Amino acid sequence: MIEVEGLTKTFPSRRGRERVEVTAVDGVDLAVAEGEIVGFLGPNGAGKTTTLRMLTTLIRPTSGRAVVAGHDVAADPVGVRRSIGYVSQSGSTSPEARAGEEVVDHGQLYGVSRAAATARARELFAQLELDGLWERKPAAMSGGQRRRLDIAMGLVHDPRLVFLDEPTTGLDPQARANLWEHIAGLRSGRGMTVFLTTHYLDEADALCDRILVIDHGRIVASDTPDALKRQVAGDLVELVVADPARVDAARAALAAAEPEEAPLVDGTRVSARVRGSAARLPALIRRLDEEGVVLDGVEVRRPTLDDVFLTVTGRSLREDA
Ligand SMILES: Nc1ncnc2c1ncn2[C@@H]1O[C@H](COP(=O)(O)OP(=O)(O)OP(=O)(O)O)[C@@H](O)[C@H]1O
Repeated sequence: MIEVEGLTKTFPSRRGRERVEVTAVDGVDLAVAEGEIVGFLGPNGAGKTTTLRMLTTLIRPTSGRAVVAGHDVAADPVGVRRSIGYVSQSGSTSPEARAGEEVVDHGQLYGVSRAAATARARELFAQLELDGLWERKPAAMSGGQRRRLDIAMGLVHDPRLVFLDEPTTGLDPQARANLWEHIAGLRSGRGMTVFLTTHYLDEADALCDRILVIDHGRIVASDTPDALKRQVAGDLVELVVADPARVDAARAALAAAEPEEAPLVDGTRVSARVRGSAARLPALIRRLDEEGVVLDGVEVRRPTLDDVFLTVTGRSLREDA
C-alpha cells in the first residue's frame, strides 16, 4: 500500500549569514502492507511531518521514490490524493458548518455524487458514533466527537488508505480509548490501511500492528510493538531479598543470568534487565534456592515502548512530547 525508497527532503536554510541545507528526511525506506495499522513515532524535529507531507503529496521529495496506494507521489500526485484520506492535526471542519452537510460537501469535492456522498456520510456517522449529530455545528461538539467528524471527512470518498496525524492529541483518556476502537474498527470492518503519527506510546502499543521510529530523518526501528520490546530492552527482573545479609548473593546470582548491565542494588531490591528472561528465570531461582537466598518477591516487568524509544533514540518520547 505504501512503498518508499531513499526518500529525502532537504530545505534551504540559513545559519547566520551562511546558506545551509537542512536534511529533514534522510533516505527513508519503508513499506506498509494492505490492512496494516502502522504507527510513525519520533522525537520532535525527527522528520515525521515532512515524511507525511511527502506521502500525501503536500510537498515534493528532493530525491527518492514513494508509491502510495499504487500511485507515484512525484509522477501522479492527483492519483495519490484521490486514493487516500488525510486527517490533519488541526482537522478540516469549519466550526459553524452543519456536520452532515459538511461531510457530504467534502465528498462532492472528491467527485462523489451527492446521493452517494450522503449515503456514505450516514454510514460513517453510524460507524463513528456520530448518530444524532448530523445537524450539529462542530463548535458545539466535544473534542472526541470533533475528531471523529474529522475522520468521517477524511473517509467520505472511501479511500483504502488513511493518514491520521496525531489523531488523539488533546483528548481525555476515555475519548482516546474510544477513538482507538473506532480506528481499529476501520481496519476490521473495511480492511482499511492506517498510517498514523502519535506522541503517545500507549496508543502505538494498543493500536498498531507495527511501529516505525524515525530519528534525525532516518528510520531507526521497525517492528511489532512486542518484537521491539523483546529485541531492544530486555525484561526488568527485580528480586526482593528477605535477609539484607544475603543481598550480595542475590546480586551474584542475577549477574550470572547474563543481564544487559551489572545488577543495581537498592536496599534489599536487586534488579537488572535480562533478555529472554522467561528462559533464564528457572535457573536463577534454582541458584538462589541452592544458595539459601530467601526472597520476599520476584517481579518481571516487560519493557515498555518508552524503554525501546530511549534505547533507539537516546531520548524519552515522554520528556519530548
Ligand atoms: N520548511 C522548512 N524549512 C526548513 N527546515 C524545515 C522545514 N520543515 C521542517 N524543517 C526541519 O526539518 C526537521 C524535521 O521537521 P519535521 O517537522 O518533519 O519533524 P517532526 O518529526 O514532524 O517534528 P514534530 O514532532 O515537532 O512535529 C526539523 O529540523 C525542522 O526544523
